[in-house]
Amino acid sequence: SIYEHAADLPGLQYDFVISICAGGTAGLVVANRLTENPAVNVLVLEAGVSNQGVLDSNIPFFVNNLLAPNIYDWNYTTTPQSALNGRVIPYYRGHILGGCSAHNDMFYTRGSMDDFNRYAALTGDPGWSWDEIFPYFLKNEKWTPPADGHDTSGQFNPAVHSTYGLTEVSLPGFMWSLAPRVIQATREFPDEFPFNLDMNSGRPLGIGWLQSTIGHGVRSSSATAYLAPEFVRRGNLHVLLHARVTRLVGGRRADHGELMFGGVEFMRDGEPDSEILVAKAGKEIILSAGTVGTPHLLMNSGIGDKRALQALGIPTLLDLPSVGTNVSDHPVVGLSWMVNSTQTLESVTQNVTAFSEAFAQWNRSHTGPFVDHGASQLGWFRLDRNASIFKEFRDPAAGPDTPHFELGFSAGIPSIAAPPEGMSGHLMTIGVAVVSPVSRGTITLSSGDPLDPPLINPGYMTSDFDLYTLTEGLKRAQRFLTAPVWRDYVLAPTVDLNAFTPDELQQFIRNSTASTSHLAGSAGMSARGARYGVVDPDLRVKGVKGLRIIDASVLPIVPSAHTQATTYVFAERGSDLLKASWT
Ligand SMILES: Cc1cc2nc3c(=O)[nH]c(=O)nc-3n(C[C@H](O)[C@H](O)[C@H](O)COP(=O)(O)OP(=O)(O)OC[C@H]3O[C@@H](n4cnc5c(N)ncnc54)[C@H](O)[C@@H]3O)c2cc1C
Repeated sequence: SIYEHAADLPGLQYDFVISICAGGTAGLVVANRLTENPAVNVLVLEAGVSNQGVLDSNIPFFVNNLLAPNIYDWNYTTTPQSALNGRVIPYYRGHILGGCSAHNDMFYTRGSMDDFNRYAALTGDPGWSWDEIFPYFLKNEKWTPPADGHDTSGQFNPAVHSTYGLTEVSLPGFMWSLAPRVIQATREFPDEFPFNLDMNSGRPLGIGWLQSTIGHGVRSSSATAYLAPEFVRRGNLHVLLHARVTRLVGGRRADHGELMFGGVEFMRDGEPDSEILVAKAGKEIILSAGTVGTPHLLMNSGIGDKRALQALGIPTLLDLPSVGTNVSDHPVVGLSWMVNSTQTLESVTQNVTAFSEAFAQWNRSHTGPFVDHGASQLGWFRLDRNASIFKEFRDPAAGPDTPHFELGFSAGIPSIAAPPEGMSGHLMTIGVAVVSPVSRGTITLSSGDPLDPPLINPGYMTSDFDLYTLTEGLKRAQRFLTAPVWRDYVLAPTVDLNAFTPDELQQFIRNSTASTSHLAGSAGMSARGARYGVVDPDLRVKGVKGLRIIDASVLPIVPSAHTQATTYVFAERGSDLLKASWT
């Protein structure tokens, strides 16, 4: 059941409880899988609001509505980013059941085989390798026909997908004028921009059709999939909304001197004077509060770098200096061009009548322009082998099949964002992202008050490698548009990079870099016995008994992909590890 008020819960003392905070992408996977066993009671404490009936979450085209300061987001910003000329930028995090999966861009990308084989090598656990993880992709995914029912042969490889999982995944369900041209350009420049039938095979390099967590024109999130009505009905699964967990409590030493906690303290979200309650966990506590929320909770509970905690007056229960360190993310810059077509997103976003018609069509049949948000293909590329940057830096990519940067193609200014000032007409956009970054950042506390937001410092572009890679990515995007197919289509860029000196181009990048919101690694997994890291390969917090972390914070390095698919498979395997411990 899903509860809005703590007073309605059957109780806070569970005999056989696995308490999970919180109800995000990973948390709901774990809650679902554990409650397959009716003897296990699970309590999910989620700070955010319900996803039920939230049109901005359900309708793919409305994705950007969720990102303005509002109740569906934690409304965080980064610290001033030193390598972005001191800019403070928004740092989005879902504050809604389903977490980021209920408010992200829905791109479904698994990353490279190398990414997972590197996780296995770093942790000494072959269970995290591509071959061992692959069945979990299939367990998570429910391949679904696109909303327009078009023939998808030649657009994906069915051999690497499954139809029996829970998260719906589909190809674009509405064709804008851009999409066939991107594919045509891969035919015209097959060596530089090869077509890849399926970027989710473990070998992502090249350009292929985008797959998204959308089913029948509607977003598929961990809330819609893993908390579908047949699961909510389970008597052993309790989800409490508006429940802000502030810290782990009841810390004591177990038999072998390990730290143990009895439960978690929580209060009503947004009501700092509300009653503080404690949910007790008989077996294990699982933290799934995400890359920002999880280290925040650990540090507020006295688990973190001793000196930093002391400075804020938080008693240290466990000196674990890696908490909140070594975080990595993908910086992105979007470039737009005016195009000679009326078949772009602007035909809907800039025309009230067309917008109303599209809305009516979606309501009627879940078809039409609102079934996607305009992105059609993604491309994944490596720097040239002889690139000068490799004289200074070792290749940070996980292996030879792993990209350094990504190009994402959108049929306009994505979703309902306004076009650049003074600009009218029709556009296309290529997002250029660094996907094997060298820069690292931190999550730290701003104070000893658990209700204060943490300091989020992704450290964007603090490595010259990332600046170099983004610059090369922008050049590659421009080069792509010299293919013959674009001759009558692309009119002019909204920003002419060719008019810039190298210094001006660098400034342009520093002034326009945004976040992909793919932050990972703030509670990184490392080998048993390693002197760094926060969790062991079984996702147990090192030095603590009965406490695991299952969310994107445990990824030791951000994968070379949008991060939800990786989060889902970590949660699926994490659930199996938990089950194995308790049966
Ligand atoms: C705007 C945006 C766009 C993105 N686009 C994509 C994309 O297109 N494709 C892709 O693959 N990835 C994308 N991502 C990234 C991806 O969604 C995340 O990496 C992934 O979903 C993280 O899952 P998680 O379980 O670690 O955390 P989350 O899904 O964030 O779950 C954490 C949950 O914990 C709750 N919580 C936090 N603190 C507390 C607390 N103290 N008490 C109670 N509850 C708490 C939060 O409300 C949230 O529900 C995007 C992310 C964002 C924000």
